[in-house]
Amino acid sequence: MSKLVVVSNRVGVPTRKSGVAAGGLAVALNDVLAERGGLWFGWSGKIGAPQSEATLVEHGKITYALCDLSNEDFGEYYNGFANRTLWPLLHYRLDLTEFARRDLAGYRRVNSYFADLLIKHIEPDDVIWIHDYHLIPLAEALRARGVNNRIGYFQHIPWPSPDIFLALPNHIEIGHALTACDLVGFQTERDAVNFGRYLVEELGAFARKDHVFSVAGRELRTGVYPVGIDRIGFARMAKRASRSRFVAEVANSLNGRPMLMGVDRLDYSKGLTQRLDAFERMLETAAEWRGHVTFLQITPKSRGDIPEYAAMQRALGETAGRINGRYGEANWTPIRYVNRSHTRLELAGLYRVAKVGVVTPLRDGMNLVAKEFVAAQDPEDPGVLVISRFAGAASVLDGALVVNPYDMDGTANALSQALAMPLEERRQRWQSMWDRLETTDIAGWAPRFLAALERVSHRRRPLW
Ligand SMILES: O=P(O)(O)OC[C@H]1O[C@H](O[C@H]2O[C@H](CO)[C@@H](O)[C@H](O)[C@H]2O)[C@H](O)[C@@H](O)[C@@H]1O
Ligand SMILES: O=c1ccn([C@@H]2O[C@H](COP(=O)(O)OP(=O)(O)O)[C@@H](O)[C@H]2O)c(=O)[nH]1
Repeated sequence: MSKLVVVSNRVGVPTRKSGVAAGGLAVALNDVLAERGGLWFGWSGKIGAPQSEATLVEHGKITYALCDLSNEDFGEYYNGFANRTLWPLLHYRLDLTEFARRDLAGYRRVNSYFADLLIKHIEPDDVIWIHDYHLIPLAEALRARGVNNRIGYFQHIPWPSPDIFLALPNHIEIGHALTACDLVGFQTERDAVNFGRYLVEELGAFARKDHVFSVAGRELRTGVYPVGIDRIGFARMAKRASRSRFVAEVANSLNGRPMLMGVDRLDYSKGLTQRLDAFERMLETAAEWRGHVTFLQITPKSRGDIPEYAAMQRALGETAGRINGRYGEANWTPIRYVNRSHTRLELAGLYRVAKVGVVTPLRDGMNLVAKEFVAAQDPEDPGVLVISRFAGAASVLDGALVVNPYDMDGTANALSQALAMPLEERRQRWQSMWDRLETTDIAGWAPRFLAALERVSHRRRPLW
């Protein structure tokens, strides 16, 4: 019988203490695989000697197949080409994009290593679903080893316009590698259109119809599959969590002040310093909120070995300190800046206590926190979501206040408007977002992608 083989760099093996690791990809894939079962292959998260066999761990219906990375691989593949070249480039940050041939070689080496280990677990009818920018060359590496299974790839982060992508010195090598897939999925129509333009303009693909291309003698399909959450499950979790001691203590500590809340990995793509600057601007211009509002920013550390991330951590700490120093009083601190991760259960309860959810990335593939915030609200007295127009989730969450995170005054005004919004308007906006969440529920995400992959005609898939 055919099985689903999911491959991603980050694998969300649940731990007893904190559940699944912070990060939307692990959260989303765990929801998918917990339901239908299958093999989940990827990095163990550990540094160790290269393995000749993946380590297998069984958990519920999922078999995790994990492998360690050597120090060199971790440096060149994960910290290097994936997170210092592709991550900033694909998030439109040419100013932060570093390119080193050595990192590219490490990136290709790890993809070949994954292919060598993975191939031992693949049977002829299996469907292979590769996730994210760490593994762009993997389908090509599998084809080179004779794998003729259906292969899909999903890009969790944005795909920029060709103008940006062309800045990558070896863009053809990377872009072309995806043509070894049968289906390439994106979070938004904009990402899919950008990739389609690249195929046609740079790889000489022929667009046979919308989202169907002939390229390198094969058929390649693209599609839009926005990642969602289990809205009913999350809403239940939030209701339950709001009765927990932890959440009650946080709520009591607010002394009746409304809470604004942000939850983001510590990443420059999340627009965190700009967000705190906008909050400061609100305190400056809407003086009635001084002393009467609390901003909780939960920001677990992420990719801490990369210099840009360490710099970001310093900058954010300084910004929070400056604002607290400027506006804080003996009995009131404007910003509570927390640098460690929380379980999704804790977050769910906190979202429900918050009056305003603040999700203002400079660029984000989707952003599951925005969706979780909406699902966690009390329908009778819901909070307001303020979202960046540059988050994929903004295209779904139509009841949010949409801001340009580069516009400090505009964002400050939106925060103030959200805090003051009358109940009836809050209910209407929330209802509309809750309804929209259904259309992208996580339960439908994988079936939609996999059904499209299934429809790829065998006749049009010549042997690689
Ligand atoms: O694995 P890390 O380096 O610790 O980073 C965590 C994950 O960050 C990114 O998540 C993205 O996927 C989310 C779900 O589709 C999406 O909502 C979000 O906008 C993306 O940024 C990254 O894409 C993952 O590969 C990482 O595991
Ligand atoms: O301390 C934390 C912070 C975040 N998350 C989860 O990590 C995911 C973050 O996904 P998102 O798409 O918002 O951003 P990413 O980190 O993937 O870029 C969400 O499900 C959060 O609930 C978590 O479990 N604990």
